[in-house]
Amino acid sequence: MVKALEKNSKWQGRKGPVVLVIMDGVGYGKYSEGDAVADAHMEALADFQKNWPTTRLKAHGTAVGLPSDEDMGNSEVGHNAIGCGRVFSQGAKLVSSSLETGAMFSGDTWKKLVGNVKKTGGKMHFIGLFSDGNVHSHIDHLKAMLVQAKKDGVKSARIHALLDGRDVGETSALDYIDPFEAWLKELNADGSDFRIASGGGRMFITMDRYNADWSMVERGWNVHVFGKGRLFANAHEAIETWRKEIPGIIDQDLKEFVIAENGKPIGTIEDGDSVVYFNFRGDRALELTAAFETGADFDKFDRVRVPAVEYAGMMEYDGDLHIPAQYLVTPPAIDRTMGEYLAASGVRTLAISETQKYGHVTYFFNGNKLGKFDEKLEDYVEIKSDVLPFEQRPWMKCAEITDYVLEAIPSGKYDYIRLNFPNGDMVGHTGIYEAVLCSMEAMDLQLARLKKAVAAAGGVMVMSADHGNADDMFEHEKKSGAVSRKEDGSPKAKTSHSLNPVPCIVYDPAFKGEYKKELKEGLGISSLAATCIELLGYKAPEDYDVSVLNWN
Ligand SMILES: O=C(O)[C@H](O)COP(=O)(O)O
Ligand SMILES: [Mn+2]
Ligand SMILES: [Mn+2]
Repeated sequence: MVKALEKNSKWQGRKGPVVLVIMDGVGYGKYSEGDAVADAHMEALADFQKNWPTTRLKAHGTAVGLPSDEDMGNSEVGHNAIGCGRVFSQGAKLVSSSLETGAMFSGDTWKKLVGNVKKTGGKMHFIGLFSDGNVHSHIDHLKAMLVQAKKDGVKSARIHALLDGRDVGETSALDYIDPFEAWLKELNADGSDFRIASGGGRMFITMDRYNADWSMVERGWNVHVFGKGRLFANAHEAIETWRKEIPGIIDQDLKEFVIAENGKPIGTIEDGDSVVYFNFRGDRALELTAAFETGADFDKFDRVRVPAVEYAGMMEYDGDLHIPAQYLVTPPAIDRTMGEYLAASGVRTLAISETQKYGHVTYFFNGNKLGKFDEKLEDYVEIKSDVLPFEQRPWMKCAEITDYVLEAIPSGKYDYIRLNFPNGDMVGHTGIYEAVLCSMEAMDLQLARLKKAVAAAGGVMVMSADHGNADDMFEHEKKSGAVSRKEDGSPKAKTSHSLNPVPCIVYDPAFKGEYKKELKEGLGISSLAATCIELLGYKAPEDYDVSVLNWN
């Protein structure tokens, strides 16, 4: 347990609460075309930026603990950095180095998984996101594990490939599948039997999060475990067939496929098999993990039969509840988060978002810890998300989130409120430009509503983001920077996050010159923790990254 924060003797904070608004996926675009943040009519945001202290914060690459500055930011590393005020080496980096040093393979878990199938004669299964997005997984990690499994004497392995199109190009699945099949062929040249067995789009099967739609996990369970789904000879054929039958479908939504020979699925999961979920990020891995690990009291769907397998995750997805029971790489030891300090200091907190981002402002924000630090001081509120394609409801629940906060601000119940508006990110991932514009404008209306309430209560509002997305909605040619176009001349949509910096605006209507109007430049989003702590009238822990405020 951390100690209470030291009070700032010179400044006790404002009368009203500090409200931290995380505009998920809202950055400063680099290109004039495809920047839906700039293109949307956002009067409130523009007004804040014009009239209140504003700076840009880094939200990608090494600034958030990713291996390189080629890595786009994401919600996990972004909210971790905002919530813990420092930068930790993140999953992507830790897994890669564990593979480079060989630490993963000398660990007990790997040995147990391999030893199990060698003893039973069963298969080793690898389920996970099949791309090099480096947000939830990396295909190179999978390949390294397959090479090692073969070296260690595993005869038969099955890959269950969740097609991406969300962290990578929206129709790039074959760019991963085809070379991988060729690579597998070589790996199998001397008689081993490693094959893709099943899969489907990541937003159709398996990778649900935050209990938003368990039917996705049920579909994935049936496909991976029982081989129940449409049968194909290989993954390439499956992808091409679905694309032909459902014109315009993008990879994340592709339907399921089961690879079969003589009408029989080649990779069902049976007693005595070993299973690795090779995603290192937890939010979308927790539900399938629960399906494998929970006993008879599992009530999310009828599992029909639970195979007795050795199951491991790439990482420990929840360090407090120890989920999964076995894992291959130890996650970053994120400690002394802002939430823990604030609870120790008696700060009354509200954290709120809708389902799709609820875990972001709680679990990710608290360093991948489920649950609260202090039941009495903290309220966590989830507004239920719609279960439908977000381009159909691009406003999402930003108004409902705001409604709740508008009651919370004047209630006097909270010193600190953090909220996440998912619009820029969740609608950004659809790749549908008109919908993203609408999502941004809907969010802007809410910023205006919050502004009034914060001013009336004498509070402060800090607006920022965890990474970009809506600011970069078209693919661009690497060299020329020109918009990439489809055959019909229309822009190629970009569904993934951007590498762009994000805004940081301090709206402080009771400002009397206590700090300079010019905020610090060149910082990362990890500086938001110290910023909020200082605005609450405390001194930030010494090793936290500095706040954006230049105190007088
Ligand atoms: O899981 C997702 O939806 C994407 O891979 C990343 O988006 P997020 O990091 O914003 O959640
Ligand atoms: Mn995000
Ligand atoms: Mn996202």
